[in-house]
Amino acid sequence: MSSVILEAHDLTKEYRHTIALDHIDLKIEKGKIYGFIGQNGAGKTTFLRLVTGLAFPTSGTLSLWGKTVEKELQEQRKRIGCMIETPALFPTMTAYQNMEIQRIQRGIPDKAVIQKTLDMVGLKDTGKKAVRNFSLGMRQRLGIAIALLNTPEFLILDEPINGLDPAGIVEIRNLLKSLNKEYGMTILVSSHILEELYQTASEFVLIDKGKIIEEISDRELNDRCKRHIAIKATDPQKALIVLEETLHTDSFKLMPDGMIRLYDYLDDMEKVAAALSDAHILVTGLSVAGDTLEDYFLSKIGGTGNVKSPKS
Ligand SMILES: Nc1ncnc2c1ncn2[C@@H]1O[C@H](COP(=O)(O)OP(=O)(O)OP(=O)(O)O)[C@@H](O)[C@H]1O
Repeated sequence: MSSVILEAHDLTKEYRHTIALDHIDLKIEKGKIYGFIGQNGAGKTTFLRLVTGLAFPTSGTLSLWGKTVEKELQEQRKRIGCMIETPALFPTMTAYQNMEIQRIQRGIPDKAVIQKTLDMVGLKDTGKKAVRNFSLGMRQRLGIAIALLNTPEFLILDEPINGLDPAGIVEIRNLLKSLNKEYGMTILVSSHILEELYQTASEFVLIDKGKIIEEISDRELNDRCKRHIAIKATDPQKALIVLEETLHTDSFKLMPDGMIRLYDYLDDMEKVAAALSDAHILVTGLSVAGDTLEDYFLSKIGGTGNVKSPKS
């Protein structure tokens, strides 16, 4: 069976004066956490609204678990849980009471699902505490619990980290990771800050002005952003031997374009230069490279400011 649960092809959404989504192609695979990253107005919410059936595309196709016809899509959407707008919570009620209202509204017969879901998001011990006394992080977790009421296979969250303090950010990150790991849930989560989802998502989709500008795995992203010495040498293979045998390091990588990334000796580039030169290797480039996540993101979306172009 295919592991693709969502596929968008040429998906476009136009409003009267705006092209909110401009011919989007995207595949979401089962069991992964996707970070959907774009600045305000990039088109993230529009995409999530199309997926969840809150809006309809102008053109293009969307398929969920292989179904593309609107009527069948509607049926598949029952397998999705989502938090797109800030959830309407009753502040004087407890977490349980808020969940109970949602359960009844959505016609979910099994009452036990409330306790189970509150447990999943770490809110089972909030007892009689009214929601108005919850931290923002707790409220967001309650919103996620509501999205989980139908025990979805695919969870969609729009900016759940927005406005949270560092502790709240950690809470949500850990929650997403555990939902993914323990329940095998596929998650699509949007943010306007790449760093917020760093170490949480395994795939990043960067969107700008309605277009997907890059899909990158966490590994590739780490690689691009990890600080290293970029070495350009006429004989890279020989240079690698020098790194191993003279500088006693194995913390390097030979890139497909022949560049070497050395993750060691960042504070002692001269020693690297000297070792290579002693071995009669002609070095034509030696520099420290690696972007911060934010620099990387801005370089991709063509932002200005303190932006370095990714080296190598
Ligand atoms: N209902 C609407 N009518 C007209 N234009 C809209 C509508 N919804 C969104 N837009 C426009 O579409 C573009 C994409 O908006 P969208 O809300 O999808 O962006 P976003 O990436 O989610 O940003 P934000 O984080 O600010 O919500 C924006 O230019 C927005 O003004």
